[in-house]
Amino acid sequence: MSYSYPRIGLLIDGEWIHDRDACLQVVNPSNEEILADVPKATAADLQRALAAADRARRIWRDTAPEARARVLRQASALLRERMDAFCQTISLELGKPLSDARYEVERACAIMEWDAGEAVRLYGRINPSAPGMLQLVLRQPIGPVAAFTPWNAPLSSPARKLSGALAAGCSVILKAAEETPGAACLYAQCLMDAGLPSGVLSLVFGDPNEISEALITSPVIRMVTFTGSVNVGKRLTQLAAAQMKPVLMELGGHAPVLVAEDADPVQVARMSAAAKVRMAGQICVSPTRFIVHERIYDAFLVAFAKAVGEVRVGDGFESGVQMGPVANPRRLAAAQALVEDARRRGARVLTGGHRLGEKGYFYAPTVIADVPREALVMSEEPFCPLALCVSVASLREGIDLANSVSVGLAGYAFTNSLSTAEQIGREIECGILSINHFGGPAPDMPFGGLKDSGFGREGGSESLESYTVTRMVSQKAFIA
Ligand SMILES: NC(=O)C1=CN([C@@H]2O[C@H](COP(=O)(O)OP(=O)(O)OC[C@H]3O[C@@H](n4cnc5c(N)ncnc54)[C@H](O)[C@@H]3O)[C@@H](O)[C@H]2O)C=CC1
Ligand SMILES: O=Cc1ccc(S(=O)(=O)O)cc1
Repeated sequence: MSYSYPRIGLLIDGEWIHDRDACLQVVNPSNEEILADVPKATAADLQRALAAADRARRIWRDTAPEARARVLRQASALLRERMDAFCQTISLELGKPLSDARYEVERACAIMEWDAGEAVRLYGRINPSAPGMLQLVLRQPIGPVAAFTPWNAPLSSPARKLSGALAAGCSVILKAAEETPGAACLYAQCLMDAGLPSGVLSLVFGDPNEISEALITSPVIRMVTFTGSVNVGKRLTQLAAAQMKPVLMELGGHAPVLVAEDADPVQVARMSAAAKVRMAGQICVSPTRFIVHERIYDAFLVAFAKAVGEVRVGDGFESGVQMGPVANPRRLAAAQALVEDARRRGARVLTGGHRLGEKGYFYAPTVIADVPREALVMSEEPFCPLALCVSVASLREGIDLANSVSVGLAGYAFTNSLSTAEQIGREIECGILSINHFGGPAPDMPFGGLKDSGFGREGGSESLESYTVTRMVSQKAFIA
């Protein structure tokens, strides 16, 4: 069966542009077939996108919040109507199993519907004052936003950033990932079809460094939002700081999974296998360091290696496939190098540890036991299906190990003890902690990290905060 992949274009001021040199070819990671050329925005294209965002800024700011919410709800309805096209596009460009792609589309819809609700709840306040004086605190759109999204969430990450910014009343220029541009193009079209005025949204692709430099240094842009690696996040933050512009940074993680001595090792191992192979480990909240109490460590390892070894890997379009390929040859090479380094330092590879097949970027889901603290993979985000297991003699040792990395995004813990759960909740340094499950934050909960994982939150009642400024207006009833 053949699936269609959308034509990739730049959307600037309401017009799709295709006739540009290619900056990249999109490759299907399951079979290495070329799907499309990605047009490269020129410097003039970026200036047009900036001019459009500047002009549309006032139009969208002055659109009633309920009307903005209607556009987001209508776009969400269109996503559901076009579900098959989205799922096929995401599976083609990223290799995700179709069921996971469907989950991503539903998540994007839920995020937009949540933000639509938040648009009409952007409350300010009236401060108490003497008669004849009105003191208002207003929350207003910050202005045009430059948004940068990664390849591992081709739809939900653009949806996250666009719906937050648009709900708050900001115009946006989105640079989505060149590696997975199809879902972003389909999504932009849904927003246009839902009635978003021309110029409020532009979508560009090209050289990431050139685009970020041009957008962030332009006086038109008032705020920068990025999801991606810590290194790039730090570079963009420095660029924005030099222009005195605020940023929202959702960066990498290295999530610990604390398994306390009172937890059932077999049950936790089975849940861990399913969570580890989600998106082939290429997600910032992926569970990575399994820190297990020594009394149940061996039982955990046996059950974990068995469950991970049984995972069905393959093309996301095949039924029953639980894990697709990694996204590109860089991730394959990174997986191999991290496994070799851990092996050299004395770790034991219990299952996986090698590439699968020669066509497509498939890597076997891998469990590594007794990983020394100094192995590279204990501090570098693997972003591939590697699970690292370590035994600890006490909860204290486990918490200290969990907190020993420079990032703090997601964390997980399993225990039947209330006091252990309470201590972990208080002491683990991460923005997102799930106890006795592997679920992440739904749209009504704040998503974001501590330390090098960035700052700012997406979702929850915090969702529109980054995209607004707080202003005060005091107004006397008469001229004194
Ligand atoms: N937190 C997350 O969601 C993501 C984290 N990563 C982390 O980054 C590591 C390396 O990933 P790679 O794709 O090899 O490298 P990378 O860091 O070069 O690229 C990651 C993403 O950032 C974008 N990017 C790169 N330079 C940029 C710039 N100057 N301005 C704006 N966007 C820019 C790219 O287009 C790409 O989509 C991964 O191992 C993982 O640890 C990567 C993608 C997503
Ligand atoms: O990998 C990090 C990541 C992926 C997706 C999202 S969301 O869908 O925008 O919530 C956030 C972070």
